[in-house]
Amino acid sequence: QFHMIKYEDLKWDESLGQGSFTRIYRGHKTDIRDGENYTTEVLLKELDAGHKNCWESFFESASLMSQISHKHLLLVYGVSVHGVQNIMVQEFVKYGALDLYLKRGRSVSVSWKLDVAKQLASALNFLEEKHIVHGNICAKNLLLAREGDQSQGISPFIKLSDPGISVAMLVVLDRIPWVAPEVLDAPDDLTLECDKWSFGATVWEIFNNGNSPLQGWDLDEKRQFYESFQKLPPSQWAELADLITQCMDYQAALRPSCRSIIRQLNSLITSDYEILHSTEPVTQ
Ligand SMILES: Nc1cnc(-c2cc(N)nc3[nH]ccc23)cn1
Repeated sequence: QFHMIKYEDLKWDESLGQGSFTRIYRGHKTDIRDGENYTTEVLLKELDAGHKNCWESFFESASLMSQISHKHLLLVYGVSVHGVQNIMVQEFVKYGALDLYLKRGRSVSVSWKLDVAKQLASALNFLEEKHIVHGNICAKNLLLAREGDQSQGISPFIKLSDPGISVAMLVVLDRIPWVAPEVLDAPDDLTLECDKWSFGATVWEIFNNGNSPLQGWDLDEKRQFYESFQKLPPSQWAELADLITQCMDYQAALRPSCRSIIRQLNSLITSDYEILHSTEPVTQ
């Protein structure tokens, strides 16, 4: 259900690190269209040969992203199989993962962060309308295609990346607090509400300069966080903290719809928080 790309049409450039069970590289793919040779910069995601058992979830996530197209969803060109190697070929998104971008200390404005949150909410709204669960919403899976330039009135532009290896494959505990609490009991039936919870945790990250919530907590402490219905430290911006709390409601059915999330983000954007409070909303 997705395009097969010939291995010989791919060229590997530098390694860009590795994810769980995968290694990623910058590269190029060549296509021939009306007799012309075109090369496109791509991201090559190799699945470790040793993890054959999770290749179906690897391809599942690839096919999920290639079934639908939306401006804020990462474009997957296809897959290439070469012997024991499985390679996913994705569009190359210039500035990479948002969590690393924010951690690198780029000081971005409140309106920049709200703009990014709204773009993510519109991608989620699109997926909700298609009844497609992403399952791995977090700042690491948000790719920055355009940095934006406040002085020129150019906004940032993000793309939501593929979910990667399914949640059930990864240690679900390790994904606390992005993974919804109900997933711990039933890792196989992810729902749209799970993505709402993750959206809340991701907005928390964006407003905390890419720092992971519960950073450094061990698995027991993380499990305890859910078992005692704890919440992430609230932002001092009450309306923002309120939206995050609504999304991270322990009762899945009470989480807001995407339309409500977008409406609340719009009112945050119009509220002149930044003018009223010259500093960034600092959260403990
Ligand atoms: N679909 C994707 C995914 N990641 C990138 C990317 C870009 C960059 N500048 N540095 C990186 N470092 C690691 C990954 C990456 C690009 N495109």
